[in-house]
Amino acid sequence: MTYAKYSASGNDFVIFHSFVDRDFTQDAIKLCNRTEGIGADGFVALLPCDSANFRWRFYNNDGSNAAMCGNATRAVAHYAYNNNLAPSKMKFLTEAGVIESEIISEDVVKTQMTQPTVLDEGFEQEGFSWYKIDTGVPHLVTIVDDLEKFNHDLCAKMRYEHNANVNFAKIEDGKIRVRTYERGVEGETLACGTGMVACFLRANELKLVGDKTFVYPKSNEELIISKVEDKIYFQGAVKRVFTATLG
Ligand SMILES: N[C@H](CCC[C@H](N)C(=O)O)C(=O)O
Repeated sequence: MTYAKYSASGNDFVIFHSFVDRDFTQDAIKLCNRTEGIGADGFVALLPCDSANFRWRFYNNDGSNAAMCGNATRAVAHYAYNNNLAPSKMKFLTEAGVIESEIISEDVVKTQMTQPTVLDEGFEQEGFSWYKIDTGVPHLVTIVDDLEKFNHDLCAKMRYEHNANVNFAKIEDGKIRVRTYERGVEGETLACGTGMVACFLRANELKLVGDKTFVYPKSNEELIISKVEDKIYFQGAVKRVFTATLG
């Protein structure tokens, strides 16, 4: 079987396509393992679909399932286009609904994200003010003046107590810097797309950023998030790092 290793702003994935649908949990755990596998934050299987260009099964590094993954939508779109599985403007089915992605240039992909749902307008805990929103998967957001306040153990506690990814955001000159602790990776990732969108929506609601701005995750790669009427777009570069054919 041939697998592609992708990096989407540092959030990395093992991607392949199959005509046979099945449970890929064990494949995900084995291939995402960073010492004995290819190593990645997530695993995506592309499968045939009658109502869209394809559908996907997404798994976190630990084999857990997630409805959506913003960075994986960009990597998967690049994979599908370059493997002649979809045109440059494509639609694919995820557990969070139909996702539309577009190849903007050779390595830049733009995704229309799902409609968000605010889950909690605000609460105080552990000395921080939190906002909870579903941007395809659930996220906690706190806006801070220093990203060094991001703490693994605090994030783990909040992750398990609220069953959500945990984001610390700092606003600098109308741009956003984000650090994210991800469910299913159980640690900080170099980027989290739905997390960056969650932070953008909170900052935009508080009028700390405009309707279009640059967002920088832990990897410091530059992404663009914009809101046009009620649609939210997430744009940035992806890289196919290598392909591996495993027996
Ligand atoms: N770990 C997340 C799913 C992947 C989200 C992230 N990698 C993104 O780019 O949106 C969860 O289980 O809720």
